Amino acid sequence: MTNRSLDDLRREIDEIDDAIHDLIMKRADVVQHVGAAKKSQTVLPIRPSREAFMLRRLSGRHNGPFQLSALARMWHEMIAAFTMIQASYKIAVFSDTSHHTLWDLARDQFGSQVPMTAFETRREVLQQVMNGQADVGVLPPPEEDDDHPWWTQLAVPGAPVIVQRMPFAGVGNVRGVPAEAVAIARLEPEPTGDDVSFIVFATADPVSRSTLVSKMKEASLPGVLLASLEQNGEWIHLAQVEDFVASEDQRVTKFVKAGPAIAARVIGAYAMPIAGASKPGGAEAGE
Ligand SMILES: O=C(O)C(=O)C[C@]1(C(=O)O)C=C[C@@H](O)C=C1
Repeated sequence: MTNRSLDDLRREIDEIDDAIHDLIMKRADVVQHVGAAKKSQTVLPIRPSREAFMLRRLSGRHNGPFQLSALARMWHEMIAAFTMIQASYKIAVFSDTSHHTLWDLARDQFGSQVPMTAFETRREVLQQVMNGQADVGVLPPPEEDDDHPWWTQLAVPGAPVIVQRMPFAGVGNVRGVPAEAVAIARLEPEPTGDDVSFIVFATADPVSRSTLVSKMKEASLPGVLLASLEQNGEWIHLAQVEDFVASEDQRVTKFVKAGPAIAARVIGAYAMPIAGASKPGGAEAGE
């Protein structure tokens, strides 16, 4: 136990706050240069892979009693505010009566200051991003035997792709049942060393799950088949691959060449969240 007075301790806290505040203002200055350095690239300044690297790195060096998930939330709020220095952008969130959690997840990820609108259908969120009215859409992740296969809409050239999974570092006091979400945007995902990717592909006829999974494996695309459905006389399948798969990945070409897939499109990838970040003391990644 310390024998320093409360006044003395509070003085030290004020000094620490000044140092943190100075660094935030200094960081804002650096981010303005980052924005300028990126000008030739896409307009949307969000870089989910860079954020994943940053949070994994901080998680790795974190120790002491301060909760890692609280630290991560502070960083998300900060990064969002720094992102807004570079360009303005809008978020569309799917949030019907049983999906309030997604609003909270989106706010935790993209910060409290970015313009964010809730939509009661997945279709509206998709349309917002497709039409450029929103830059990022937040939707429930594709699921096994999905009743709402919104992901089929991403299988066309020029469509947005899945770029992020949330929560990335611990859940929090979200409303409703803890849930997860994905973000879609017109961004090119980048590998982070621990990623999951999604591929939509078509076959002319129904094909068993096990056949398709082994065909994927033969093309070095290890993963699972999440859903298959009939659409316009073809079968459309959604595969989740436990690896980073780029949009022009040769393995996908090889997979289609081998059949029975007749066409395939990578519809995005995200960095795997940090496991156990909500536990006191930090994440498994940092232990
Ligand atoms: O590194 C970048 O590209 C940045 O724009 C900087 C920054 C940050 O504040 O650290 C902001 C937004 C990106 O999503 C990632 C990181």
